[in-house]
Amino acid sequence: MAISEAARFVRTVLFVPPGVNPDDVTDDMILPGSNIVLGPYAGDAKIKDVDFVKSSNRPKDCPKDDRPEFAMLGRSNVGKSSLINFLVRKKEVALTSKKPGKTQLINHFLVNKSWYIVDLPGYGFANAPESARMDWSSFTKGYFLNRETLVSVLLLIDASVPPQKIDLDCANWLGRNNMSMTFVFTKCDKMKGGKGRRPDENIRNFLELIKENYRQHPPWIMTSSVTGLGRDELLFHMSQLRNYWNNEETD
Ligand SMILES: Nc1nc2c(ncn2[C@@H]2O[C@H](COP(=O)(O)OP(=O)(O)OP(=O)(O)O)[C@@H](O)[C@H]2O)c(=O)[nH]1
Ligand SMILES: [Mg+2]
Repeated sequence: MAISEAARFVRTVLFVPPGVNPDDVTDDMILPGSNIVLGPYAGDAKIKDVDFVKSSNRPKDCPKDDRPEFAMLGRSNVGKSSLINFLVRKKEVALTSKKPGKTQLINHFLVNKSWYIVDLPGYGFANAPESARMDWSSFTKGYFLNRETLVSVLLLIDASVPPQKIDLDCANWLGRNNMSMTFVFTKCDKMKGGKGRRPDENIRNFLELIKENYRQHPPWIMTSSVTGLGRDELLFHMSQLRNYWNNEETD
């Protein structure tokens, strides 16, 4: 039987989470501003409290317990630290700056005493101070490849600029290493960036460029830490990945 246009759309464009049969997906299950289908594992998405735990300068110094975690990865200045503050609704939980290279260590934040958000140093910013142009390859890659409690990497992509080679390289590296990842497009409020295109066009172009490397599109979502766009949706998405992960761990 020929696969219908709609079924092909569900299978190739949407992110269908564990617990959902692609044939059962309906429009109202798709989170706005994303390709993410909400499934039965979603829940407990509210953030009640957040505590800074520690900064580590080597992957092996990171907290050693079995709590699931999400890592924020992306170019310097893409808005990783801002996204953390936006998710937890506190201004200065993670320190942000107009100058790239602000975050230089692996910072663990404990949410609701049960899971971690991890702020990482940014990669590839030519104008960063010398000290910030660290060797991403050994430092951050070591963390990714050895962190068993990592549920998903949130790869942040600045939607106010056209696709950048370094982000595509990073997405492909994560893909090749079978890392679970979510593309989080940031700065979607910058509708009229001086140079270039609008966020939705930049996002479409980015997704088109990575498409051939994935059989199923990784989940992606639009956010703005200025307007609050995508906050609840991203938290729901993280909850379904986390709850599924917890479930697998205890089986
Ligand atoms: N317009 C707009 N600006 C943003 C948004 N998110 C972050 N910014 C700004 O971008 C700059 C960098 O933000 P950070 O959160 O410090 O970026 P980072 O990725 O943590 O940077 P490093 O720690 O240097 O790797 C700051 O000036 C933020 O105010 C957004 O959604 N919209
Ligand atoms: Mg930062």
